[in-house]
Amino acid sequence: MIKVENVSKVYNTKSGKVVGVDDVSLEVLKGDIYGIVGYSGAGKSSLIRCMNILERPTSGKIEVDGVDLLQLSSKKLREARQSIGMIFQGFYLASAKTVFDNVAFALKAAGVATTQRKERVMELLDLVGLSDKASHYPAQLSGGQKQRVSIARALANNPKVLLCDEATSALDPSTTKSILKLLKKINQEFGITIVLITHEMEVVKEICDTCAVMQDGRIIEQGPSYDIFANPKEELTKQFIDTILNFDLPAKLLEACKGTILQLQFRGDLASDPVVSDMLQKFKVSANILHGKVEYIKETPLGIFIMELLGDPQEVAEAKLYLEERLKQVEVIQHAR
Ligand SMILES: Nc1ncnc2c1ncn2[C@@H]1O[C@H](COP(=O)(O)OP(=O)(O)OP(=O)(O)O)[C@@H](O)[C@H]1O
Repeated sequence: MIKVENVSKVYNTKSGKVVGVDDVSLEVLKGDIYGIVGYSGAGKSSLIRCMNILERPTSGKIEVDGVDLLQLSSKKLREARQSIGMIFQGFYLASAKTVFDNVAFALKAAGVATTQRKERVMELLDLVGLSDKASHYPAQLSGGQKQRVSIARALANNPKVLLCDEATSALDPSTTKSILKLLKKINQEFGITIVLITHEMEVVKEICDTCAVMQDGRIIEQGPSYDIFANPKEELTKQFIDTILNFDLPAKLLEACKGTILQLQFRGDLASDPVVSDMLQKFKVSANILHGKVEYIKETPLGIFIMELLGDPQEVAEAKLYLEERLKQVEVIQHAR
């Protein structure tokens, strides 16, 4: 649906050239929710703004739904943009207009007749759960409600793609969840492809099918979100994953443990497999669970457990081998002492 090919964005500033995006290529498939994560200054905003030519790339190619956006005249680009909705961290609602008029404005700009506008606005407000706020002004709404209005406005002209520029960064965790739920619903019900940028791995965990990690203007790692969580390759990706799957054990606890400490990863269906109890029945070892949790990456479980194995060294070694065969991902955190 979206193809970004060798895109760079260089800003000319008083103090010289600043590279925002550095030779990025990626493909967002139709119907995907694609998350781009990175710290501040990584180039996420520059990249997402290049996707609808809000920012004109210095070089490279942007294709949306088969159309090469950089080859279009201004008029054709304006038309093409109607199929690319966008929402922002700061909402950008017109403060002097009611909720109804904020949404209606997008339809008016697209030449939709007044009679059809009313019906469509009410349909959109119903979709985002704000039918009762049509005559309110933005100042009378909470942050989450304002973002719902901007989502309704972005969807007004039935876009195929929705770009979300840090759409939940200004919201508290529970409002963030409700907005993510709404985005998921929009993706599932209307098949709208969503690209979002964020600095929160929690957002990726909740809704993204695919994820890319950005640093210094480049994509350093990308793939299905589940694989990125289960098997991050780059140091920065690991740091982001740690914000969700952090397993630092207290030093005192590690000192007190005499056995072999293992970290076990249970993926997908294995999360409910009785691997540990099978192991305990097969080998003369005992196990202390020191830490553990199951996270759901979108809907797929990813379990991580830290366990101390105690017993005869030979039995412990065999038990570890058995776990490795069943689980594939077993890491020794501390050897027996
Ligand atoms: N309009 C601009 N003029 C000059 N430099 C810019 C401009 N916009 C972005 N930059 C620079 O490009 C780089 C990437 O910025 P960008 O805003 O894209 O990153 P980001 O990952 O979105 O960060 P943040 O989350 O803080 O917005 C930074 O060094 C930034 O200073």
